[in-house]
Amino acid sequence: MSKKRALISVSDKSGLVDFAKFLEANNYELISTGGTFKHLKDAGLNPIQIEEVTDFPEMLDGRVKTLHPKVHGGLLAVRSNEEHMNTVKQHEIGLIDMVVVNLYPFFAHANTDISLEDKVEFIDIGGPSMLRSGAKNFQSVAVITNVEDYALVQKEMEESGDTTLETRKKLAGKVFNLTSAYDAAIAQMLLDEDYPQYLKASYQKVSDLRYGENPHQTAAYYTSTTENGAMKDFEILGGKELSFNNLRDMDLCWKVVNEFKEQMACCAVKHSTPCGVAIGTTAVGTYKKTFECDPVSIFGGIIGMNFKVDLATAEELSKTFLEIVMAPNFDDDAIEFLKKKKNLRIIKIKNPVTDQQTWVKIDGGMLVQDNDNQFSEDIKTVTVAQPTTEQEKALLFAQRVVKYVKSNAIVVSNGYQALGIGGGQVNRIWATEHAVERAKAKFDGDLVLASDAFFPFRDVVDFCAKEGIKAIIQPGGSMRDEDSIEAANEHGIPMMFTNMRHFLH
Ligand SMILES: NC(=O)c1ncn([C@@H]2O[C@H](COP(=O)(O)O)[C@@H](O)[C@H]2O)c1NC=O
Repeated sequence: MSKKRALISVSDKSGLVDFAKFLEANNYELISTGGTFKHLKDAGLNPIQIEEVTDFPEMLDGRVKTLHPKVHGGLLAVRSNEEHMNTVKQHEIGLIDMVVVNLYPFFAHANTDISLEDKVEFIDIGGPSMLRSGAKNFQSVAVITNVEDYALVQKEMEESGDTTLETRKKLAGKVFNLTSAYDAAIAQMLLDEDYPQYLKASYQKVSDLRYGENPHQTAAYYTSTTENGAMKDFEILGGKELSFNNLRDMDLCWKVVNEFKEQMACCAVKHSTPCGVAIGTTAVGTYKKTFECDPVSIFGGIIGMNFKVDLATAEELSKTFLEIVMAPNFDDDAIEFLKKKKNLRIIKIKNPVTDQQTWVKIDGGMLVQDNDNQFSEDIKTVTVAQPTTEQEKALLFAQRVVKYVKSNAIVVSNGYQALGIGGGQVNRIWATEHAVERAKAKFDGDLVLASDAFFPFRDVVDFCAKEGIKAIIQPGGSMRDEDSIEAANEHGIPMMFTNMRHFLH
């Protein structure tokens, strides 16, 4: 029986020797490139060098090793096509039945500090070319690009003597799945366009999730192959696995505290909505202020902090049932204490970066936009009454918080503590009523109010006056701005305009 041929050229050499031994024992001749050849030879195998096949040396610092008709002809020739078979015979091209290739580790180097020149050297050309040639010809060629698939192929060959067409097709699909992500990552590096002709999407699966938003929905978690980000690079210090909803809530929670980079900030999230936000001067004090906003809703929620969690804060956190506590750091005794709560996920954020874009999947399409990572620098008082310095600080805090509440969104605060958060309402007055009612239920001092978008009518201002709200901030821009300003002047309430809307849908 004439031997089959497998071309092996891998960067990640783990698990290879056993698989290569299996192939050799099963009537395969192994062809391999420089480093792979040496690796196999050292392990006692008998590969032949690629040069023997191409009759050309590996050249140009390894840029050209396998890019040769003797390789690609052997991979691409259609076995059932007489003309193809005559052609390969005429040119003394031997058929290749299997390709085992994994690529130069471009993903791992794309977002490092090395020079562009060095990154370019991690772009694999010969590997993807062989993979694509073999994959196109999956009718006859098996293409293995993932170390984890060695076992699958071996098992199938043991059971039925060869790989099945179905498996070869699946493996070919995996090739194009990989090369498209690989190329997208390269495009990310080279093409400095925010909205290029094709989306530069390169994401790798981290894990399947138990389910999606609901138990009847399937789900998986992917992270960028190249970019860093808070929701990619975190460490689970304790607790059970994360769910789809957990990850989404964590993302929002981290974005909120990251809004206040210069201060100690804490945020409580429930169902993708903040239900408490505060900035403060001590860890435990900041958490307590956050908790006070809504001690009911935070039950089973998430707490995120942009500061180190100490034991006193951990003790306070443990007084309520939480799903997740996340922070950039924890004191050792705080971790030990929190770990006593078996199911509590303790998340250490390692990379506080947030993305530059938001992608929203719609049926048959994707909407891509710049993140709402700005804050107005054009804020002015539009009423006769001027806010006090303290009121102005409170208004700006509330305005930063309201960015993260679903529209229509209203945040009522007392200084640097949100006390009433009204969001996700289909009109502004309901959001206002809700936020004011929540805040007044627990606090009878001076309150200020922020809105994510303009007031279409004067009703919000009139309501604020009735409820004793002391100052208002909103973007302005309504056709009826004058009505709201007139109302604020009538009631003597200072009102500021930011000229920047913060819808969040
Ligand atoms: N230039 C080529 O013709 C070429 N052929 C295979 N490679 C890659 O070289 C690597 C293996 O190299 P080595 O066997 O020398 O360790 C693999 O990741 C493979 O994808 C190539 N390298 C880059 O393009």
